[in-house]
Amino acid sequence: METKITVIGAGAWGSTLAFLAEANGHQVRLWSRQSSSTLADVLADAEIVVSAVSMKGVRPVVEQVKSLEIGKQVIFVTATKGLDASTTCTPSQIWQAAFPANSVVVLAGPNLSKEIQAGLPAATVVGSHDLEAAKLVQTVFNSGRFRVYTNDDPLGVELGGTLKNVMAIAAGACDGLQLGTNAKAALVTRGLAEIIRIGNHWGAKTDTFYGLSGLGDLLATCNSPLSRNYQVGYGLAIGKSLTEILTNLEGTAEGVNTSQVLVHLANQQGISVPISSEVDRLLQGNVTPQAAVNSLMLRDVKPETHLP
Ligand SMILES: NC(=O)C1=CN([C@@H]2O[C@H](COP(=O)(O)OP(=O)(O)OC[C@H]3O[C@@H](n4cnc5c(N)ncnc54)[C@H](OP(=O)(O)O)[C@@H]3O)[C@@H](O)[C@H]2O)C=CC1
Ligand SMILES: O=C(CO)COP(=O)(O)O
Repeated sequence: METKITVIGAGAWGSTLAFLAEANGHQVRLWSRQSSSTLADVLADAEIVVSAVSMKGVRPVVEQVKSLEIGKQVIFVTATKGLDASTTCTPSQIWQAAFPANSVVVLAGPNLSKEIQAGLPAATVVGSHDLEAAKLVQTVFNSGRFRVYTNDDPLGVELGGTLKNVMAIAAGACDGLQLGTNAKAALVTRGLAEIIRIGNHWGAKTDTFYGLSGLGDLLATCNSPLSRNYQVGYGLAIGKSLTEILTNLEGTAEGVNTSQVLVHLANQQGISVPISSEVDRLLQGNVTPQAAVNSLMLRDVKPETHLP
């Protein structure tokens, strides 16, 4: 059955999601600030609204959509991986607060858009408290090249995709410093423990972080030079300045903002986030990449658990 879908955000990810839905025979309208059509025009009759704007665009877009007539049956799908700098809310929390009567579905997974655009197979997760809505979104995007799973822990799905960006910066730095495979494996494994610790504290399920949107996306972005977050860490480790890296970066590296918001919140709430803290210090220019490694290696010894 053909579904009417509007994708907001025509960057790398929004264009890819629009392409996937269109390839499945759906009627897709793609909108960005540069579009000649108005948001009101492209949202008229939409059954599913996909938001794939970067984090800084979420609030402005939500405010714009809120000013329009949107029926309660419309399903919102959010594909943004970030935390709001002013409120620390996740994108789905912002959408749900603005549209309390609508179903909100989170889409996240190991989905480097360039690989998907090149026709390579990938899998993702759609998480929602409304499983019927998640199943509809699953059928809209699922295909022989893009396998879609449902999940009933949207917060876990969203936090997996968001927090791994911080770890991808650390992994890029690890490779830029040529620290080797053992160091990278230790970083990714303890990075996952840190993500689970934060996620549990904020109400997400442990299991979700072992799935595609957690471990899956962590593996993809910590190992791929296609990841913009990885590129940030790599660039810093080889001596480039953050300004220089971001100026030349293709698209958005959400981990830069996420690190700051996350560390601020974790400190307030007493959650131990050693890797994220070093990433944040590195991004602020308060530590060198090598000193950050030393500081992680020289912490007090402890049992192996994701608990503090
Ligand atoms: N690329 C990828 O592989 C993947 C990305 N993601 C996530 O998707 C999100 C978008 O990433 P990506 O597409 O790569 O990023 P891009 O930088 O390519 O695109 C960002 C998009 O956000 C829009 N935007 C930014 N600010 C505003 C604003 N104030 N109002 C309206 N629109 C705005 C931009 O609009 P405009 O064009 O008008 O500037 C653009 O369409 C990120 O959160 C990212 O983490 C998730 C999975 C995969
Ligand atoms: O989230 C992504 C892949 O799943 C994209 O990662 P980057 O934003 O680091 O490029």
